Amino acid sequence: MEPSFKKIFSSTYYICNTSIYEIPQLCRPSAPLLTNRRREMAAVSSSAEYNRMKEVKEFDETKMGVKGLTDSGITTIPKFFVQMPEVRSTLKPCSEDHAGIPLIDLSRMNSPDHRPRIVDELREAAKNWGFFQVINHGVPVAVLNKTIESIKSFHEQPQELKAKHYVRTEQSGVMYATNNDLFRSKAASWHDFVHVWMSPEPADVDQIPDACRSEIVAWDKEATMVAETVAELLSEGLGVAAGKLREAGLLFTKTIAGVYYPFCPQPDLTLGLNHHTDPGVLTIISNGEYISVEHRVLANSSNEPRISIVEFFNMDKRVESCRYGPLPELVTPESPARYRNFTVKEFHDNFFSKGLDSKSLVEKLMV
Ligand SMILES: O=C(O)CCC(=O)C(=O)O
Ligand SMILES: [Fe+2]
Repeated sequence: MEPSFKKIFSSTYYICNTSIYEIPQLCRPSAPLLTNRRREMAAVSSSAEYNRMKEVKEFDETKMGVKGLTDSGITTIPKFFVQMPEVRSTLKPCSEDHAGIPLIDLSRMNSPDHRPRIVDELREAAKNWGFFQVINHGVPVAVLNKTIESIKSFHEQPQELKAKHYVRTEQSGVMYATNNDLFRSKAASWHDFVHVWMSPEPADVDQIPDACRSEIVAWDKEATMVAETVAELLSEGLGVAAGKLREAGLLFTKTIAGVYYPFCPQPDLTLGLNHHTDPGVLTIISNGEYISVEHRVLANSSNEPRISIVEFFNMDKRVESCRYGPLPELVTPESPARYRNFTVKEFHDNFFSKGLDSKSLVEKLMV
């Protein structure tokens, strides 16, 4: 099976195993997800919240990640993983048709006869889905397989070796933990992760865990090349110069996430990853032309762990006063700015207060 990339709007590239058959685990929601209003209405009472937080804190993720829970042989999941019924999914990992996700074949992108069609397909996918899968991207299968294996090895080593990388607040270096939003979400989801920051201040090579060091470095090189290609095609799709989105800083910050979804004994009660839209500025920079898909991962019902390697490409988040907004080329009297300019600080404050949901953030920035 051909290795595959998926892309979610904000120049975020995903690799889910080497098989496209795994991709449907990350499905378009069939039922409407919670709106903010409904979320507020469904907010748990403060005493229930207190009990939940107590339970979360008692779960010492340095001693035992979600994988440790699975390994302990539990047959019922701790309460703080149980999602509200509206959030749970009735979807099952689906079959080969991978839910009709647009497939973009890059093999002939350097041919002047084919490039315009590829640009059109990409634009339509980014416009209508905010999500697509890229094939024939040129990343060697061996690099893909080795990276996946190395992330698996990282998560499958003794807990004390992983715990050396445990942090909760880090925005650089390496971070191993269970659920990025563990203390913010209404319910936890069934995964552990390791993050490695690659740019602008890359983690010291020695800081990267032994189990995946050389693979992460090789992976970053390959994924960056694909990201640059896709950013060029997306720029062309907007009718601006090929280098425009890159110049606008879209690929500036790079973080690799190696996510581990162990078997979950009650997959219908929780999720592998809570629903969210990825943080990025492509929707705003494209003046609303490219959208962001809301997505979530089903809890893994198979005995085989699911490994997912994600590389996030984002704007420069260090300079809090730095301003972003629609590309000036796209703003005309006929097509006025749909979003106002905003600072990185504003982006962060809102993104995190919205529970990792860039969709409501983007709505907030509308003119
Ligand atoms: O594991 C996956 O396939 C998706 C992960 C994801 O959506 C994320 O890390 O933002
Ligand atoms: Fe995501």
